[in-house]
Amino acid sequence: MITTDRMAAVDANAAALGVPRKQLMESSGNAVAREVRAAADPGAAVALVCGRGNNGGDALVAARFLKAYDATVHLLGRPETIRTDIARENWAALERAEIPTETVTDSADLDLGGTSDGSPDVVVDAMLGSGVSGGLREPERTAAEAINASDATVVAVDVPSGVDADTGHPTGGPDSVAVDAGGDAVAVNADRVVTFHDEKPGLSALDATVTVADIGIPAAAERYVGPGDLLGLDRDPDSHKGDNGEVLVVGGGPYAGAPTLSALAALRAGADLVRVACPGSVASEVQGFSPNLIVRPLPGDRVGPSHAERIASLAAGSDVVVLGPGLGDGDGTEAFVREFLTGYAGHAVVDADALGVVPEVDTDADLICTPHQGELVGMGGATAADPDERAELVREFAADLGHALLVKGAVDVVSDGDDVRLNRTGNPGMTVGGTGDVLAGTVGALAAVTDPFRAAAVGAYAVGRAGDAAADANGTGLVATDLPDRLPEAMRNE
Ligand SMILES: NC(=O)C1=CN([C@@H]2O[C@H](COP(=O)(O)OP(=O)(O)OC[C@H]3O[C@@H](n4cnc5c(N)ncnc54)[C@H](O)[C@@H]3O)[C@@H](O)[C@H]2O)[C@@H](O)CC1
Ligand SMILES: [K+]
Repeated sequence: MITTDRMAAVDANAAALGVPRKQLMESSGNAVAREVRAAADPGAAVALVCGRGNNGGDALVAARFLKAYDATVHLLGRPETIRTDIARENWAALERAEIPTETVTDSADLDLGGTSDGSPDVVVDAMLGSGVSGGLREPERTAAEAINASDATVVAVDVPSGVDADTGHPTGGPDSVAVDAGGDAVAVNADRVVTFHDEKPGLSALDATVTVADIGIPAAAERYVGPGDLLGLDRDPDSHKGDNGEVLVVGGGPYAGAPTLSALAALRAGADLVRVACPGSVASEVQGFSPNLIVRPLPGDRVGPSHAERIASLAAGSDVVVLGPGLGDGDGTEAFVREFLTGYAGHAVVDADALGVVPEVDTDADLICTPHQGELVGMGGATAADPDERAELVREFAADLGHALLVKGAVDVVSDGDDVRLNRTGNPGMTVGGTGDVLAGTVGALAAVTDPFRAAAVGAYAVGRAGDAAADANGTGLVATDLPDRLPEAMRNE
């Protein structure tokens, strides 16, 4: 089962793996033709009704695979307005190949052709797929009514046009129906749906036969975090200060650099405001690193249980707490972490010396734990040499803990106890001190704007990518301070 957003991510990841969308479209078109063959014998009249996006493009490809049929392509709109290069290229290929095409500029004129009673044997609905937004507009709306009125077997490409693949309901929902002077929501009523790569949540509710076609998307496009996973994290242009994340880093004492690295990474990963709660003994040192940081000094030279209340009140004003960088393993550290987490019900990234408390603490918080393999074992988890086996062990341990895990390694493993994703960006130069602090801060910033699993997966990917850029510049001489400034580039979805 795959949602529309996840499908877009996987599709972009496939392209990054060297399987571009045009290649996938060739497979999709082939699968559509196979579905037509299953629905009607050679010689049957087939009307392919195509929109101007890639859903239409799939049917433009299918037309080349239907030589044994009396097939006609109906393009809804002028060819110059086809919206994607790959669909346009497939349209041009049809024209040059002299495959019958018709352009329909007024859908009231749409003539599906076919037998004497006015219906073809098969209509392929390739008007709109996963790119639909809102209720059907013209010319697709009238065309959908014409398709529904015909006696033909209707084969929908990917999803019936006007149906939301995630819910099975008409797109746009009640609001779009209300603003639409035409009245009730319109969607194509399909007999068969040929959908791509995986089942879609909304299709099982339809009264249609659903076929899932393998279009050659590699399993790695789902398994490994890729540039597609960055899609949809863009900032709302109307957002205000604080809307894009307020992060509280709690750490420092024996160290001043670690909380600073986390905080700077959180800022570069997109957080609006980052506060650092650290012992007064290191507060001015932390502040001295950057005027972008808001430092909240705590009395003394170590964070301890006496600070739990103050930190809880700072945490209440933040979206995410990053707990652990540079806290050290002094006597009071564990007691503080235990006390804080017991009373906390928000989101937190837990790293370094704070990790040991997680398995035994009773908390309502949603945690993302970022251990390396040694720390994972220290927490009671297990590891293995075989990556698949390791992934399964991490998933099971995350399920036991009830928290998300990001287990660092040459290949990082991320799980929320349900899904598992692997990350293979990064390089051996990143074993240098401080990169884990950068990762914790990055994940913290992301956890303010997306779910814990995705925050961990994207954070691992982005920090690894920043590390790869730093290694290009500095080789194995890279240092952790090379990473934060490279995060914005690493988080571009290309
Ligand atoms: N992995 C993938 O994502 C793949 C996708 N493919 C096909 O590509 C499709 C998605 O293509 P696109 O993203 O180009 O999107 P669509 O072809 O679904 O829609 C494209 C355009 O329709 C217009 N539109 C949106 N809502 C509308 C409405 N309510 N009324 C009228 N017009 C509307 C918009 O201008 C939009 O750009 C999939 O459904 C599938 O058929 C396949 O070719 C191969 C792989
Ligand atoms: K469709």
